[in-house]
Amino acid sequence: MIYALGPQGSYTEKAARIFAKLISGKVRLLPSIYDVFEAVTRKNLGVVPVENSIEGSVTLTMDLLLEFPVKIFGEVSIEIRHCLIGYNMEKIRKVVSHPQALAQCRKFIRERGWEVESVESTSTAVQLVARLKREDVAAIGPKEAAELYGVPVLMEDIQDYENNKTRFILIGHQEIENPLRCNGFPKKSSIIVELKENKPGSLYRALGEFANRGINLTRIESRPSRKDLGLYYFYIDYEFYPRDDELMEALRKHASFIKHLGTYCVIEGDLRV
Ligand SMILES: O=C(O)C(=O)C[C@]1(C(=O)O)C=C[C@@H](O)C=C1
Repeated sequence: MIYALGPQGSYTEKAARIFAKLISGKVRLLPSIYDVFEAVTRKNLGVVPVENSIEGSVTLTMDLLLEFPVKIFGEVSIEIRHCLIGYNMEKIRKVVSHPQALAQCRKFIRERGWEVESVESTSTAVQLVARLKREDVAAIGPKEAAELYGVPVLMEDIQDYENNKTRFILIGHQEIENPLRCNGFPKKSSIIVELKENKPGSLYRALGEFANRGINLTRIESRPSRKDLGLYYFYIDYEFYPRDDELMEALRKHASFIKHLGTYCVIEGDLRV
């Protein structure tokens, strides 16, 4: 079973259906990213958003990747085209959506002086607007959700930048085998590192291990360690390197903690399902 952030009509559902097609799996939708991680610890698969091209990291996903015993099994990116979904353009006073979606339309909302309210997903927002049936409350979300819940689309493509994409990952319990075959798709790896020392050049020297081997980093992010201000976990994604064990051995000289999240394929191409 593949659990994903729902309810029906979410962008995450679209991503989950791409993975489901590749591994002949069934999709079940849950109300929050947290619920998906919990379902994955019961030896299931899950699909969650991880990064957006406008707004950056989905921080809850980043933090739960550290906390839960999970691995990344695959990745897919989807074009995000937000719609304004509601009943009356002139009467709107408040918009509801997932915080990532609200942030991706920040300028659009600000120019109109609307209030914002966060909910667990874009499709939850559309469901809420359908239930409330109030002219002063609209949702930001996918067209599919508007059609599904029978709420009119008032405007399309309202994101602040035209090119809006979100990366989603297929995750699984650490103890299960990755069901996804790469079949020519490019591969990459993800790790979380905590440095041994907080000294000039500590991060530089750790990153030197990648540079010396000619490994291309595709992303580096930091998240607070929650031990003290100024202490971080570094999340590093890099293109496939065949001698990964040797690389980890070298990194251990610089790191007090390393969590290897997996080597997995990046699904590309025609993403329609
Ligand atoms: O899947 C959804 O519909 C969500 O609400 C989540 C989410 C996200 O967290 O990034 C997914 C894609 C968009 O970037 C906006 C929101």
